[in-house]
Amino acid sequence: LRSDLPDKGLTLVELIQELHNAFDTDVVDIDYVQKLMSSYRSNPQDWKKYAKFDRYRYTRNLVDEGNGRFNLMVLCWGEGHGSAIHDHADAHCVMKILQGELRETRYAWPSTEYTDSGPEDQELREIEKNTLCTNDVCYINDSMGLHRVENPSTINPAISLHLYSPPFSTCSIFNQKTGQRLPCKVTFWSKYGERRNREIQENRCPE
Ligand SMILES: O=C(O)CCSS
Ligand SMILES: [Fe+2]
Repeated sequence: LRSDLPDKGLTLVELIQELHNAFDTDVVDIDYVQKLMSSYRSNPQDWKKYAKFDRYRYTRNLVDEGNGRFNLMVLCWGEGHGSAIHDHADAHCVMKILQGELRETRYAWPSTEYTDSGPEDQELREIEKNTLCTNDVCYINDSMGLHRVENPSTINPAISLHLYSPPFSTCSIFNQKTGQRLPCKVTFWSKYGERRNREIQENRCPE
């Protein structure tokens, strides 16, 4: 970390500024980005304006577009909400828990590429399960495998901060039983803390 960072820790606004600085180079040091995300201590005063929940599925709320170099977003997971098994579209993914806990299950890529189910179906192999607690940071990219992220709690919501670089609007989701891969357009429930009516009809990915 830069030696002159305030030792009282960063606010979210300061974290975003430091992330912009870290990405203002030809090649990003993703280890340093993870250190920055770890150095931020979650403070609801910083992010509550982005924390919008949907009753039926987790929401993606854009915080910053990182000069086109990264997307930073707050994800809000109601009780029992979870993502599909997905890849990260050849991007870096750094995820930090802001509130509650999330469970991450990592899978190996299907050994063969199927886009439609058929006799070659093959169940995805689970690699590991991780429980992430408030302020924990985890990193994944496609070379490490696929994962599903879910809020295991039946009584507590969970909130996480995600950085993707490069930004992407489509990733792949996978059927756990068959290994079948489908494209999935990812959308935002809100942007910069605002939600406009036209976005309410936004189409969603299949679970
Ligand atoms: O961006 C998404 O919707 C997947 C959250 S787990 S990295
Ligand atoms: Fe992910």
